[in-house]
Order: sequence, then C-alpha cells, then structure tokens
Amino acid sequence: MQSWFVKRFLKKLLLDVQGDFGGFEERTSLLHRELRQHSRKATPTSTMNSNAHNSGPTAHTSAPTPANKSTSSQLFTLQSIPGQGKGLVASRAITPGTLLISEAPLFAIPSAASERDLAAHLRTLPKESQRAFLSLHNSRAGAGEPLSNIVRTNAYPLGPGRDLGGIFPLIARINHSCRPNAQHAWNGNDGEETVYSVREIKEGEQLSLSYHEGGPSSERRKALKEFFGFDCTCEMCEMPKDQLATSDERLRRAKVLDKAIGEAKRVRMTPEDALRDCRELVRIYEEERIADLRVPRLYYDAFQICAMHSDKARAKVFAKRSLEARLMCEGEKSEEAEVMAGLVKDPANFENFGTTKKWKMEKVPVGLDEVEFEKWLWREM
Ligand SMILES: C[S@@+](CC[C@H](N)C(=O)[O-])C[C@H]1O[C@@H](n2cnc3c(N)ncnc32)[C@H](O)[C@@H]1O
Repeated sequence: MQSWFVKRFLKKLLLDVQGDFGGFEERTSLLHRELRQHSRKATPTSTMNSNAHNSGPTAHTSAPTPANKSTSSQLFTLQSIPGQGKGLVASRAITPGTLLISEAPLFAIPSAASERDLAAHLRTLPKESQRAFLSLHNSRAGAGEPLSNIVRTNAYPLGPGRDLGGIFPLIARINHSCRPNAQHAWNGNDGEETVYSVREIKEGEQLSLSYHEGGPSSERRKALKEFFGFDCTCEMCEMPKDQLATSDERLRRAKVLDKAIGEAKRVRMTPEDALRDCRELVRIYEEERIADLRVPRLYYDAFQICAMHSDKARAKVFAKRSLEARLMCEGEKSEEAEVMAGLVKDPANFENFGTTKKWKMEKVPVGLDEVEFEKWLWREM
C-alpha cells in the first residue's frame, strides 16, 4: 500500500528491529527468516514484473481493469467515510477467509521511478487507466510531484521485500485500521494482489487493511502521521480511554514477547521459555482480535521451537495451525502456505529439525479433552 515507498524509507530506519523490508510484511524474528529461506522465490508472471526492474515503469501487458473481473462486487460498495475520504463497505455479512478482491495492477513501478518516468509511462496507458490512476487519493496534495505522491499514497509492494510496487485501483480504496479485518498479499503465480477477510465482517462495516503493524497507539499514530500523512481515526484509535490503555499495555507486552521469541540462542538454550512466550502472545492476539499475518507467523515460530528440539508431535500441530491461519489470510495459492503444507506432512522437512533431542516425541496423545490438549501442546502439564 502506500507503505511501499514508505517501507523503503522505514527499512533504513528500522532494519535492525523490523527485518528486511520494514513494517508489516516482514517479522522481526530470526526464526521467520528461516521460513523465507524455505519458500521458493516468487515467480513473476507478467512481463511487467520482470521488465520494470530494469527499465522503469512498464505497463501490464493485459488490459488494465480498474474494477477487476475476479472481484466479488456484491460483497462491498465504495462509499464516503467520515474523516477518511472514500472506503469500501461490506454490503452483507462476510465470513473469515473470504476472497474479497483479486486484482491485477494497473501498472507496476520500481520505487526509484521519478515524476518524469511516471508521466511518460502514464501517457502510454489507455485513457480509462489514466483516469483511474488520477482519481486516486493523494495524501500530499499540493506538495508537488502529484504523480509520485499518488503512487506513494496507493502502491502496494509486489511481494515481500520487492522493490517494485503496483497500483491496484480498487484495493487502493481500502482504508487503514490498527485492527484490520482483511489481509492483502501478492499472488505471484496469477500476477494479482489478493485481499481476504480475516475476521467476521458485519454488513455496513468498512473493509480495512493495516498500513503499519502493531505497537501501542502512541507509536502507531506517530508512524501513520509521519510516514502516511494522516491522523488515524480507526475504531481502535477511537476507543474510550480506559479500553485504549488496556490495549496499549497488551501491545507493549506483545512487542517484548515478539522480540524475545525471535532470539535464536534462547530458542536453542531455553526453548520452554520461548514456547511460553508464544503462548502468551497467542492470548494477546486473541484478546486484541488480531487475525492477520501475525498469527500464522507466530504459530510458525512455535513450530520451529518444537521441531528444533525433535518434538514432531507438537511441531505438526503448530504447523497445521500456521497453515490454517495462512490460508485464511492468503488463500490456497499462497506460496508460504505451500511450504507450510510440506512441514505439516513431515516436520522433519524443516532444515533445523532435530538440532537437539531434548523434546523427542513422535505421537500426539489421544483421548485428551480440549483443555488438556492445549496444556499438553504448550507443555503446561
Ligand atoms: C490509499 S488511500 C485509502 C482510500 C482513500 N480514503 C480514498 O478516498 O481513496 C489512503 C488515505 O485514506 C485516508 N485514510 C486511510 N485510513 C485512514 C484512517 N484510519 N484514518 C484516517 N484517514 C485514513 C488517508 O487520507 C490516507 O492518506
């Protein structure tokens, strides 16, 4: 999203604390990087993607479709949202894991493209596409470089860590929430950006994505203002003071836990501490109703902790939970989900499986009720 340009900037600032592309796409955890090593590289499917790296903005070769054909248009409508410009609003109740939008980019563009590059490129597009682009919101209107600023306001990266952004006219209408009900992802196989619901969405509720991940409200609001140019008025930031204070406290703790879980040495030496932190973080996510990509990543961390110490039984359960959460966020075609499915099949496929034999266990115990099972799973009994 607009985060694309901003993320490049954030990357410089936050490399040491946020992983390799900054912000939402990447997780701090050393552990997470290991999954990324597992996943095969995204394969660009259009000449747009492969060309654009070398020769500036390049048009998508297929006809640009501002309102994409694979979009379930009955699910939402474009409406005015007080204080937020336009936004997409659910026209009926939507269940979690529903594909809301799958949209090809109007065009793709490397982040280094200049205002001149953009102008030249825009002239090559059909009038309809030019209009679609120029009608998008500019968060820095009047500050010069209008085309670049429209891109900055609306572009999404074409995959994590990629220095190439896409303009998706419909997805660009989705506003930010600090507690988003949808998740976007680049589907490199189809050359489309997808948006899936990650929670129950009520009729009349706005669809939302997160432009910036996590942290207590003061940090979130500061970053959104600084890098995205707006004062966040999402339902979370607008909560009554006492509720916001409780939420802030949890999210502060979540940051501490997330960092601790990512410490590889600790995972090797005292895995029981790392697993306990995962458990606490799962609870915080549940309390905070966080259901986006943070959830599959967290279960993947729990998977790795168990796999590293030869606990195939628990590793399998965590791999399954990670896979289910990933599928809800990104759908069946997710490359990360494909990798995860392989680990569900056999956790020993994980490259660090069996680093120690400390927790060696093959079989999930049978006959436990739900509470007992959770206790077993998190090694609380
Ligand atoms: C990509 S656009 C989203 C669609 C936009 N509202 C429109 O009218 O096209 C991003 C802009 O929407 C507005 N916006 C998005 N989320 C917001 C939020 N949580 N609070 C306030 N404004 C928001 C800001 O003006 C931001 O620069």
